[in-house]
Amino acid sequence: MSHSFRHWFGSSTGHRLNSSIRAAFLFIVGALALIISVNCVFGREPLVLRASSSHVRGGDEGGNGGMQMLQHDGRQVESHEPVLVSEELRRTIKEEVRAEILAAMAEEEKKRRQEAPHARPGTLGDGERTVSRQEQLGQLYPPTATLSEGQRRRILVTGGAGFVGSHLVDRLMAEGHEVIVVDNMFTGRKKNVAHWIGHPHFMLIVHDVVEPILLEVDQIYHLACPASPPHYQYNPIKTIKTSTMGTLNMLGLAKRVRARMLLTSTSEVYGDPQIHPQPESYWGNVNPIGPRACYDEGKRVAETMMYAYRSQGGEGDSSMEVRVARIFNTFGPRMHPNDGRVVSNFIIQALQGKNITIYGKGRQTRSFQYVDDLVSGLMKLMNSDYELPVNLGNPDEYSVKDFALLVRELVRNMDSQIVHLPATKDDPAKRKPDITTAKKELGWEPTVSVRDGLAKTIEYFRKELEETGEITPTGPEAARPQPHVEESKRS
Ligand SMILES: O=C(O)[C@H]1O[C@H](OP(=O)(O)OP(=O)(O)OC[C@H]2O[C@@H](n3ccc(=O)[nH]c3=O)[C@H](O)[C@@H]2O)[C@H](O)[C@@H](O)[C@@H]1O
Repeated sequence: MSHSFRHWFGSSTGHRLNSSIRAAFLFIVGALALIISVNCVFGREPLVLRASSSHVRGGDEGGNGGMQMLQHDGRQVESHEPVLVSEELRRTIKEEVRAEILAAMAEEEKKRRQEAPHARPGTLGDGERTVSRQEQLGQLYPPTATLSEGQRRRILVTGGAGFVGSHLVDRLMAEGHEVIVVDNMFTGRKKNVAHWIGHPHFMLIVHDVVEPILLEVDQIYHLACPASPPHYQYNPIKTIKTSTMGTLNMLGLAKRVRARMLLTSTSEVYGDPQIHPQPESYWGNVNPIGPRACYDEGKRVAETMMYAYRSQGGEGDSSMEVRVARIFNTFGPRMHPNDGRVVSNFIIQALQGKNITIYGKGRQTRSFQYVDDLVSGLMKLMNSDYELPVNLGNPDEYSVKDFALLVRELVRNMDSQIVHLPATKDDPAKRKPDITTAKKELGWEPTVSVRDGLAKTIEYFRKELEETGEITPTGPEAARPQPHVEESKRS
């Protein structure tokens, strides 16, 4: 005991006075201790982890309003209240992640030391500099931006190994987000996303959206569905299931994790339109029992489900955030060589000097947009506040006959003859988007001309042909997309 302490509490002089002072002092110390501990436990601003964090998610698939959360130890817990996670727990989680990263780095350095025991850290035995993990990633993968934890999102792209999906994945990855691709590989191709495989921000899951899947994500771009007429008519029941059950499954997931969900709908919801160009307010003219109905009606009901979930899915600020893009004819590199749509067919035919096959008289019109423009539109729509359907297309309209002549001119192969085959049933006579809404609400409009886009697409197909030899374009009859000649040789 120190002298001063004894002076106040241990001396015998003035004992009664000292004991009163001691009692008062102890009371004050006790009260102070109580106030401090209460403040420590309750006084601090608690941290509420919401959907933007990958640790805690709200909502559920069945719609009972409960919450499913992933605990720190990885177990799922049920609660009806938001979880308050203390600063301490958050720090512990971060520390553990950091410790794991440091352990992995130490392990890597240990291996390097074993291989070159006298090397200085960051060098090889012969003095040559080793490359950091970041530099290695830069060499192995296309460049990606670095986002802060708060800015980086975990984004699911269904159909992400397909033509449009893979371009979207490239842009999201380049922006620095984490991307999960879910694809059943019916029309998707691994080679479309092969350049990301192994990247720490990228994951490919081979899965059919007709079956539910549980993931933790912040945004969902729901593209999964065969889009070319011969492909979606190949197995119409499966196309209907993909549009309906697939979309329901994704909506259930979006609701459970409170993710914003974007559906890629189609200009085919307008059917064979009686209004030209088509604004979003037009209700369409679809034959509900025709050969295109599996896709057209499938997408129409998918849109219906999006808005039913939005209005019924939650209450107050927990209502679902949905976005719907109505995509008009899109083309570009990575179209499947057996896609069967007009752009790929005409280019492949012209490149090989084969007949260019027009279905019907060729007076029907389409308006073509380059895939990069579409991807910009999709991302703008996802990140906008606009909730109603938006047309995304290039109003540059061509008759199919004029389009065939343009492709032949750009390919510069006059050996190709233009031939006419019977028209396909319910083929829309004209199609052109009214993009007033996209311009006004998203500040979006196409920037790539059809000619420039075609030049890039022709180069892509030229290379595909060099790699694979002959390609026989898919005809109007429904046919399963064939694997690449090269791919089938390899497997
Ligand atoms: O992009 C759209 O808005 C939608 O329309 C397309 O359907 P469609 O316009 O019929 O697409 P294509 O198969 O490329 O046909 C376009 C036109 O070219 C004709 N065509 C197609 C292929 C061919 O070899 N020859 C030919 O004349 C078709 O009969 C049709 O009139 C696709 O079904 C969808 O992917 C998409 O949602």
